[in-house]
Amino acid sequence: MELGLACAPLLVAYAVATVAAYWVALLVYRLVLHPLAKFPGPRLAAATTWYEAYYDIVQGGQYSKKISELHDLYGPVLRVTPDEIHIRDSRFFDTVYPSGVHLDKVGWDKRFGTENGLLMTVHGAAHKRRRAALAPMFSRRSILDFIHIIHGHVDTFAVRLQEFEVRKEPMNLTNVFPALTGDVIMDYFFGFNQGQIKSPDFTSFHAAFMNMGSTGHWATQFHFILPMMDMIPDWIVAKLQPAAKPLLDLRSQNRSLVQQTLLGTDLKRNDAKTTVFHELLHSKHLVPAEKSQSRLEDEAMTIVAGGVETTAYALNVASYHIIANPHIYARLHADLVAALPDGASQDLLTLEQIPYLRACIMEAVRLTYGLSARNPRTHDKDIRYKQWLIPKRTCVSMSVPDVNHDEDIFPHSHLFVPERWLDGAGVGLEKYMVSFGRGTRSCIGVNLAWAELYIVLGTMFRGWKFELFETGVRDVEMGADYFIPHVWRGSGGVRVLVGASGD
Ligand code: HEM
Repeated sequence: MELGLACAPLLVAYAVATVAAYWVALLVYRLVLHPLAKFPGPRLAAATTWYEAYYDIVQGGQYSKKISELHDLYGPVLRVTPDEIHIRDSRFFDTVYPSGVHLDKVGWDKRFGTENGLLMTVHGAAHKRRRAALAPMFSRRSILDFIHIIHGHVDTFAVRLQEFEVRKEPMNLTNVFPALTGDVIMDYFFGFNQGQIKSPDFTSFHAAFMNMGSTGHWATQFHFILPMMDMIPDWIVAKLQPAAKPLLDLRSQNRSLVQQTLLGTDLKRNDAKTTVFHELLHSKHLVPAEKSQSRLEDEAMTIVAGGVETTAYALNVASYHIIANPHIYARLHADLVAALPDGASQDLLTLEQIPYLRACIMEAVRLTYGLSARNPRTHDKDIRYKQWLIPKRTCVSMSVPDVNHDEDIFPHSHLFVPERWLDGAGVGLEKYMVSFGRGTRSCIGVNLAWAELYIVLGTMFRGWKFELFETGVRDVEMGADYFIPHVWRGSGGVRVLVGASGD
């Protein structure tokens, strides 16, 4: 016993020395012997992921901004973490995200606790199967079959616009749009909706998804966090971390809906032809393990998340800029009146023929980015970029905002200029529209997103006139990167007073 106590300091010293030796060896490896050792970038970023953690956790979603500054200093190729190379060169986008090749994507699987959802799937082969199972439901044909349900929700939105017009109270579009897109995607995925657009204060998944972003930065650094949260009862986590409550509620609701369906309860209440969930369950592309409760929970969460915030934010950005610029509103409204003289039907095919509306949507989607995060891919072959040979199996990433603010391609890139997409001006520009991603892992929801954008914006700016209420451009500009863009922390949202358009 006495001998044991006497040995204790020695054992502690031994343990400390072992850990120190490990760290020193790791540092030497990363800085000197690592295959990426010769790539430019701060030595601290090459040495440890704590560099990234400092900007994303301590500074709050600021590593993307820091990376832009580092590119200004070091050039277009940068080692941003010990194992990742980031490239800023719009012309290289299609090389990193090629068509026809099913690449691995490493890193996002640890972020949100949905590692088996399509967006986060690591292995290219598994992604290919999962995508094949979902693809038919996201074709243009399938979206057109579902369009009457989108119209139904937009009609309810129009009733709410009338209500706010009469009440003369500001409407908070930042709350309205996630409620609207939330109802649409719930109807599409599960076959019913929760009437979010009808609820008095537009209760939605918005707070949950906003919270998911910051959890994601923590989970990227500390992989044990999400599995640990899963082991603790939700009510304890909610007590310790009240901000996580909306996310926990959404997760448990999602779990229960998937469980009910697997147990044979038919959740479908709408008159859609089918649901995404039904098609997944019957897909021949998926092996039985991919139809398990937990895999389907991951997929449901991924699709619902993908369907809510991205499109809602694009609607927000479009609305702000159209309202803030009377000449844009005037031209758009005039074109909508000409195309839809009676104002009643917002037929998608007619709306799609209005060039100025399309140009406004392109510009909004450009300023929205889709995802603000670095988007990783792992190639099976070496990639050559200028004088650099990036070894195969390296994690290589690029970022959509870098392309969308490339001043050589989009001059005055922070301004909302629909004209840049019109007539001759737009020729050649579309190949740089990367907000929906590129290649085999690009956005599967693009047809749904476009349909929603056309119908919602067509309805709003054909029938109404708006005035901004205590809202500025900061309320629609990225202040931080939490996987998706977040505006500045103090924003009260895009608030508008609603008036009739008069024709
Ligand atoms: C303006 C609207 C939208 C934008 C800008 C957008 C953007 C993106 C981007 C950039 C990606 C690619 C990620 C990558 O390359 O790894 C993506 C993927 C995805 N998006 Fe969207 N999205 C939008 C709307 C939607 C909608 C409405 C849905 C509805 C389901 C959706 C579901 C998804 C899914 C499931 C993926 C994963 C695809 C895959 O990994 O194969 N998105 N989105």
